[in-house]
Amino acid sequence: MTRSFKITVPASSANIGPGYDVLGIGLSLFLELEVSIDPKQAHETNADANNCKLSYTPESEGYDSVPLQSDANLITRTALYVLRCNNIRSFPCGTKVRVHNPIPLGRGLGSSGAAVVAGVMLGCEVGKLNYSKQRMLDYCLMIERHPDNITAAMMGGFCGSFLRDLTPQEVERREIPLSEVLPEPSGGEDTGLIPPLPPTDIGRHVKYQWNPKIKCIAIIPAFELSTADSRGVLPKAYTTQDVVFNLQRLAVLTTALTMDPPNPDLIYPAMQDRVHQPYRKTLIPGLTEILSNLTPSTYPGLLGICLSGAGPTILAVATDNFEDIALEIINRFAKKNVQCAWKLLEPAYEGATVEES
Ligand SMILES: Nc1ncnc2c1ncn2[C@@H]1O[C@H](COP(=O)(O)OP(=O)(O)OP(=O)(O)O)[C@@H](O)[C@H]1O
Ligand SMILES: N[C@@H](CCO)C(=O)O
Repeated sequence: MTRSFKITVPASSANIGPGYDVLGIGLSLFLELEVSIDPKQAHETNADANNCKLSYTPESEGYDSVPLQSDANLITRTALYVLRCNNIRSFPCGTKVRVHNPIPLGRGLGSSGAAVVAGVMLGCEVGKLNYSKQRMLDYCLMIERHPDNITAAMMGGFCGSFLRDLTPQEVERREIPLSEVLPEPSGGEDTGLIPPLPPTDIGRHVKYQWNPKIKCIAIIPAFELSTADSRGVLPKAYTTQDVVFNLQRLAVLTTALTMDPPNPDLIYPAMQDRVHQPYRKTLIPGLTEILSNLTPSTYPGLLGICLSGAGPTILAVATDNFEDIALEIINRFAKKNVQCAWKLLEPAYEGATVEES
């Protein structure tokens, strides 16, 4: 049986200010996997322990750094996890995966979320599991535990999501670390373990409307900040005042971004945050002044500005003057000796897709 198909998954920006671990926007920057399965090509793929020949286009972000062993690379390791849950030990003979990744790694544009979604879809396709997107989300959330990037990448558009409370038995099933079900990349013994299927409906979401006049400007510093490190600087507890500050703005922001004409006097203050951005300023030079000094009155067209995900990328939502806004932020980072690139992006409304090729 030969088959070829293409998996496409959007980047994402999470939090959008007050929506820490809640809000995410799928963005028009796409991770692509060209997959072919041909047993006659087995001679090309059997060098890998799991029958998978993985390669990246040279222009891919991470081309020089991501591992190509199928049990080490985040995309294929995720696919193997999905297969192992269904008692399928490896990829079909002759599986080749060619990745094109334009999403910068460790910048707050959901590169890991896109990789996990792509991996789950890859496992579902090669394992012929016929899962719905909602069921695939359960597998994603076993690996990336905050739902905002994953949901926006899988479902597309502007999403709000939460994790349901799990029973103690479900928590136990969920806490099995990936390292216990897959051999360590160093070639450790295959545990032979069949991991339990994930609990169902771990994540729930809604897709909001979005005013299409609103575009997303991503200003991308030239340094990586891992999500784990960026989450590590957050406090374990918050005052009632700070929690209410975010709750109030979150409730207003999700509707304000759908209104036409967009109201900067509503969106700008509604994009402020007291849960994560104040604590992450130590990791991102210039963050505080960038978030406070660029306002709709000083930059007509600007609606709101925030840290994209765990950073360091800055997300500005605007209806006009995109380049002026981007260059001002780039200049402020340059004064801190931080070089940046920038991209003008739109919401990716469809989310992750699979197409036969
Ligand atoms: N296309 C990819 N192929 C393989 N591994 C990837 C890919 N994209 C991301 N990763 C892995 O995910 C890591 C980055 O994940 P991390 O969560 O730290 O940042 P991010 O997802 O880019 O940002 P954020 O989660 O804040 O949006 C990379 O260092 C790499 O290990
Ligand atoms: N909500 C997550 C998003 C990571 O992209 C965080 O801010 O850590």
